[in-house]
Amino acid sequence: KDKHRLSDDVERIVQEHLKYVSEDVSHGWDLIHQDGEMKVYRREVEENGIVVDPLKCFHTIKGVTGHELCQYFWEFQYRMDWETTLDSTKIIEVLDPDTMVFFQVHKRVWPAAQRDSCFWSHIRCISNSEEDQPTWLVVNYTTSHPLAPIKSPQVRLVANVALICETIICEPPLNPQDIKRENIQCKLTYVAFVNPGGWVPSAALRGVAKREYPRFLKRFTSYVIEQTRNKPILF
Ligand SMILES: O=S(=O)(CCO)c1ccc(-c2ccc(C3CCCC3)c([C@H]3C[C@H]3c3ccccn3)c2)cc1
Repeated sequence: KDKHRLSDDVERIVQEHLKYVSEDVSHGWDLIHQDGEMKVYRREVEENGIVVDPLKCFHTIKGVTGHELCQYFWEFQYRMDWETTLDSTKIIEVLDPDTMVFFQVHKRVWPAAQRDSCFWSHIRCISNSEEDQPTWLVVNYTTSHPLAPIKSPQVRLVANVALICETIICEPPLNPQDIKRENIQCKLTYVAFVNPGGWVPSAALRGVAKREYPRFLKRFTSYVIEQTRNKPILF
């Protein structure tokens, strides 16, 4: 794999997420939303009076693979089909076939000032030998970039987000070619560390997060189920 200027950062953050994903949420996390298989947890954390609550979501989605979920999350061309909280998104640099930098303007959330964000975004397949299916992940991590100048009144968000997906084959048929969508499901873990980049009233931000994260995850997963329904399975 040819290295690029962010290769070491990408490697470090991916390894951090792989370590963190299995950490349990029984201590210090509040279950803020449950909808069927979807469980959304949050820890209340403030840094210099700014709410930076970590968010962790676990979900099991029937009929799609982790590769499909990560592909639709990472691929740029689908972004505005499922992301309803963005005014715009654009790729500003491609670092390698699995890593790009994008710039986004988020819809203004009253009473906060409008936010924009600049992330490197990396997709990766981690094939753990003993398991039958690999783990797929996408990490979105804030980076600065000359083509994403900070322009007031917009406030630059700081975020570290990961979508980590395991694929499970239920009652695998003898011949893997015969696997149907009803035989597969995906265990998804979504973690988001978002610092709003400037002061937002705590109660307002916590209210928006509590409403928007579950909505965003439900909309995204429903979108992927719909898009993949009649397509060949992408393992
Ligand atoms: O998964 S991603 O990488 C998808 C890339 O498009 C992602 C998702 C969400 C955010 C984000 C951005 C801004 C806010 C706040 C900060 C002050 C005002 C808005 C929030 C908090 C409020 C929570 C929230 C959750 C979901 C959607 C929107 N709002 C979240 C960033 C990246």
